[in-house]
Amino acid sequence: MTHTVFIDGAAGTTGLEIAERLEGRSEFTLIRLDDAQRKNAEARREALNEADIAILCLPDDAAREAVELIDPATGTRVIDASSAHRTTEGWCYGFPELVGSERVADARRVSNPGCYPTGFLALVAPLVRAGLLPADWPYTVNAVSGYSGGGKALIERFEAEGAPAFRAYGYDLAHKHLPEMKAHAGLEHPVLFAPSVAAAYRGMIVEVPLHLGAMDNDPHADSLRDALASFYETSAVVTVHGTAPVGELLLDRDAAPSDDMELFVFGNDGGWNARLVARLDNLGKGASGAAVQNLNLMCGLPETAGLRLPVA
Ligand SMILES: NC(=O)C1=CN([C@@H]2O[C@H](COP(=O)(O)OP(=O)(O)OC[C@H]3O[C@@H](n4cnc5c(N)ncnc54)[C@H](OP(=O)(O)O)[C@@H]3O)[C@@H](O)[C@H]2O)C=CC1
Ligand SMILES: CC(=O)N[C@@H](CCC(=O)OP(=O)(O)O)C(=O)O
Repeated sequence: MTHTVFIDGAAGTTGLEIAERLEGRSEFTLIRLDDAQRKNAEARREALNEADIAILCLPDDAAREAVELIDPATGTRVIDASSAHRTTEGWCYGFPELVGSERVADARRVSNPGCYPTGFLALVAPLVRAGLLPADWPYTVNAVSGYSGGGKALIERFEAEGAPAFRAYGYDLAHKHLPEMKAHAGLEHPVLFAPSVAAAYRGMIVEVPLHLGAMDNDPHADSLRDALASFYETSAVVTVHGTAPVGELLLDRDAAPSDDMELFVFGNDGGWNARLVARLDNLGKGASGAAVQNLNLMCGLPETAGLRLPVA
């Protein structure tokens, strides 16, 4: 049986990478719109309703419009890569490691997590759930992303003559990822989020610095690392690094696409200060890889089929 898939926004950064990951997969048939039709609402309506699964790789407003174009009677299921539905009731948050693969498999409406929230939630959500980190802590998130994280517009800016070497932003303290970080980590307060962009195409480092000694339960960095290692023990996508010394973490300018995510817990000698760090590809587990993982689950296929994972 083949599954008919329509990528709405297929000419964009995320859409193109999903199509690459689906190339050669005989389980899927792609509906394609030519360049003249790809923004035509009628052509999109037809494709959206013909598909078994529609993957939305669009700006938020266009993603909301796409959902409205779907006639519920056609049964088209949706994976939305935008931030339009990440905390919307009735949508499954497409982070199988956190919500459970079976929930994604059964869902009709799946919202892919944001790239920064993927790193943050992978680190913090299991620890809050386990009671090792408090839900009412004022969490800070420092992050740096490759410039493809901002789609075609930011790629053009960072590849133009006179492009910046680095960009810090989010100074309105109202980044669109705040609601999903709070909601899906089960926090009482929004996080303080400091995002930035480096002159590398892809990849990101998301860090949560923690004064563990100031927490009532005084957790030790080693116990956080152990808890994460046990939480992701069976995951083929998420790796938790051990205590081997790490002097630096790098993003390469021209890194190859990758759908895995690495987690680190660094602690000082006494273990009362920690830096929780996630390194991932914003276009991999942060977007296109996550969409393909969810697509596999929704189609009853092996979860990691077609993903770009390191050889075990
Ligand atoms: N880039 C990343 O790392 C990540 C992106 N996302 C999310 O994925 C979504 C897509 O992002 P990204 O691929 O980076 O963005 P891009 O800007 O690279 O691509 C968006 C695509 O959507 C097309 N488009 C815009 N409006 C419409 C419309 N009304 N109908 C049909 N097509 C339309 C654009 O057309 P045109 O080519 O003409 O501009 C473009 O091809 C966004 O919501 C983004 O926030 C999520 C996680 C990570
Ligand atoms: C570098 C950069 O600009 N990144 C984007 C987020 C990319 C992403 O995750 O997309 P979603 O918002 O759909 O989750 C930003 O900060 O707005």
